[in-house]
This record gives sequence, structure tokens and C-alpha cells, in this order.
Amino acid sequence: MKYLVHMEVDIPRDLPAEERSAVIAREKEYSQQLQRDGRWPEIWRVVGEYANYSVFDVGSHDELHELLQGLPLFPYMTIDVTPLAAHPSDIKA
Ligand SMILES: O=C(O)CC1=CCC(=O)O1
Repeated sequence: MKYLVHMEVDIPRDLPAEERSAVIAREKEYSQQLQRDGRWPEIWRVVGEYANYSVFDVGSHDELHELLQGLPLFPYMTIDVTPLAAHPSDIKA
């Protein structure tokens, strides 16, 4: 099942710089592991914003929920999820 996910990041300004760098590094590692195993096939920066659009390819709503809750930046994010279905005009389908 595929999902379009919008993540907007808002890290509090008073978070110490070291903690900020550490959480961003953990986020990158977590994300790249999911990209490698195929569950996070697309990630795109939104131009001019600390936000991304991502595509997740997972087995269930519950699995996606667990993955999103596990994001190191989860406490600092606003997340919107759109479930995707096949389009009848898609020539790949
Ligand atoms: O920078 C972002 O958009 C938040 C994020 C998600 C995965 C990652 O590495 O950073």
C-alpha cells in the first residue's frame, strides 16, 4: 500500500545545537535504512520550506503509523498522510 506523506519540521529554537544536530543525524540514518529496504522509496524537499513530501510503500496503516511514530524528529513534526490508489489511466498499471 502506498501513501503520500507530508512532513513539516519545526524544531524549537531553544533546543541546544548539539541535540539538534544529533536528532537530525538520527533522522537521516532512520530514513536511509527505510529507503534501502524499499519502504520509503521517495523523499523530496519542498522548495523553500523545512518540509518534505515522501512516498511510503508498506503493508498496512498500522505499519505506516509505527514507522512515522519512530521518526526521531516525530515530536517536532506535523504530518499529513494521503493513502494512494492505482489510477485507471496509469500506463504502468
Ligand atoms: O528534513 C526533513 O524533511 C525531515 C526528514 C525526514 C527524513 C530525513 O532525513 O529528514
